[in-house]
Amino acid sequence: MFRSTWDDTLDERAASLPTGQLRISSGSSACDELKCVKREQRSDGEGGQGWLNLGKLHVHSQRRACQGPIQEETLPSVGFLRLRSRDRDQSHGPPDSSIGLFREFKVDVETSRQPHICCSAPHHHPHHRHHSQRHKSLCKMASSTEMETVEIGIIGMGDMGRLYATKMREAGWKKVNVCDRPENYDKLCRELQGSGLNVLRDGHLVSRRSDYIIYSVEAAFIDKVVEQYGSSTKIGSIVAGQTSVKAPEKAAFEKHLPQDTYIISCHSMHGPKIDPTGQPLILIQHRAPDEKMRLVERIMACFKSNFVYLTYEEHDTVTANTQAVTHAAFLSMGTAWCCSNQYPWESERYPGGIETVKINICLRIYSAKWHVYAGLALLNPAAKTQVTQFAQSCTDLFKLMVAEREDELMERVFAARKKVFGWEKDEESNSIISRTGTREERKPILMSDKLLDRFHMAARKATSTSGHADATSDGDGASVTLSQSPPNSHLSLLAIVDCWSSLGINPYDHLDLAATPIFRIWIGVCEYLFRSPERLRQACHAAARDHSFRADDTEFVIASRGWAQAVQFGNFDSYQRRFEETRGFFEHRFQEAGAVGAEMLKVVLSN
Ligand SMILES: NC(=O)C1=CN([C@@H]2O[C@H](COP(=O)(O)OP(=O)(O)OC[C@H]3O[C@@H](n4cnc5c(N)ncnc54)[C@H](OP(=O)(O)O)[C@@H]3O)[C@@H](O)[C@H]2O)C=CC1
Ligand SMILES: O=C(O)C(=O)Cc1ccc(O)cc1
Repeated sequence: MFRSTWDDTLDERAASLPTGQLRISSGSSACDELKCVKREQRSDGEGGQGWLNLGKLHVHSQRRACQGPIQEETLPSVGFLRLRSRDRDQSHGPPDSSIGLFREFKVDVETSRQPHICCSAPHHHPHHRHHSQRHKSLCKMASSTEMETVEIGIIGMGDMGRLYATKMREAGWKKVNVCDRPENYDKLCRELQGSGLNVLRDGHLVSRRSDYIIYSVEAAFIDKVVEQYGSSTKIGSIVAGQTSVKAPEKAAFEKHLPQDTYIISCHSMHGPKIDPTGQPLILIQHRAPDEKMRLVERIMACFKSNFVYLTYEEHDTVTANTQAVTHAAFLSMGTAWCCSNQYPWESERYPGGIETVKINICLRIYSAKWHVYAGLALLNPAAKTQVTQFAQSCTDLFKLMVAEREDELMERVFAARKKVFGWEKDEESNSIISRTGTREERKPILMSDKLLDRFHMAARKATSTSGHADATSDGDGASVTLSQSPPNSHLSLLAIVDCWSSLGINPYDHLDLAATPIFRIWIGVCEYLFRSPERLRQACHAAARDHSFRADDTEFVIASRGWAQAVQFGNFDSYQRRFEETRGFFEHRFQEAGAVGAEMLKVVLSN
């Protein structure tokens, strides 16, 4: 395998694929085919250099990534790869003498298996050993002089800003300058007294002295805040944003930051209460040379997260799926339960592990800050398409259900199963379709009957204030099997897989790149339901024939369309109102749900 080192002038990049293939993400050019060649000495006696044809790469439309059957052994260990794009738009690079464009990539051979991903520090998870090794060769540790002299700035001391500032200071970065809005200055000074953080009154004071500045403010305010403080940015410093959606951040940085500053953005794919170790941390080298990128990596190494290298545009495409559409599904569940005035864990219709997972994630989302979800959905252009398709999938499947067109429902659901997971009709296996389009063995993400039952029993225990003793428990909480749970239509799960299928999304691709813990669980549950043909058939049968779910499914479809509209219309006030109305309904249960949810996440993350 090999990794690429980037030429500063290019925004394409090459990285390794598990099967020894080459993958190029094409950030700007609308190419549909790339030719891959290797530079070698010509044997014409003149000592010149020639190009050996290695094969063609075809564009993968979803993420404008290219891949093809390039054999590892034919790649140079160190040298240049030249890619010829059959790009009709010649404006993206130097025109070639023939039809396409040439781009050069420097490569060196390595033994890693994961594209785009690099772990920022050694840790003990066996799957990450390769990354740790790679990290050592790629990313040197910061020296003590560097940690004493480089100044880090954080603008916005909310949940994420505090997490970052605290971790960085604890890791030994001596100069961490922080601020919130000026009116919060005195309070912030009191709260952070003795923390070792240098609290300043505003973003001007942070910007003028810091070498790496991270804006950690609400996505909706990013333009205003960067407009306010951008002109004070220290010459030669690097600027980042923690915002969950990057289109507005990119526009704000390009508009307001002086040209003599660099842009390398970031996004930690987890909430402020999750340990960043092993979680994806997206880095976006937008306007900066490699040397600046290495500095950012040395600073960010303290989180022990997995670095994932994306462009601004790739970020928004991936997170529309891992976050916006995932949240839409859970927000819809919450609204549906609220509208039918029921706490699902109190209903006899909802026993079982899958339900426990759904309820807990739903409550987790409603207990967080609305502006985070609103920002990443309303301001991400790709989110509109995906959330709209999710609502459409809900509606389409629901229409088949109410008409009791069981065969058609089954056909559509199994077609989606085949497209997303690659499983034939009666096949039950652990393989899935990998990024390369080939089938790959993969350990189920999390869900075994036993594990789901554990969640369920833990939840019953935590919520059994009304004396629901669990007749089925054998004491260790693992005795109920899912086969004893009555079938459920699981419309939300059928719809998300239908949505992925309709949009040509491979969720595993996004899982590897930038999964949040919630997204990981979500795929895990879908995978669990869809893996077993029998379980899936039962769900389709219940959906079409069992009328006891109709009322709830009706509420769910209406809710999903409502949330899709909220995203389509892009109005923050109506989003906030929808969110807070449902939140009010669940608020008094957040504490108990928190305990179960934390337990659940622990199991999932350690898996
Ligand atoms: N929470 C999460 O799970 C994650 C969030 N993110 C992203 O990180 C960013 C921050 O989120 P989070 O920390 O959760 O949100 P918070 O609301 O907790 O933090 C935002 C902070 O920025 C402050 N702020 C607003 N305007 C200014 C200004 N002009 N100068 C200085 N500070 C200002 C806010 O102050 P005030 O409240 O007074 O307005 C607030 O303290 C968001 O863009 C979010 O999308 C990314 C990953 C995870
Ligand atoms: O896991 C999720 O989707 C969360 O809800 C936490 C979260 C929220 C915003 C982010 O930008 C990243 C993570």
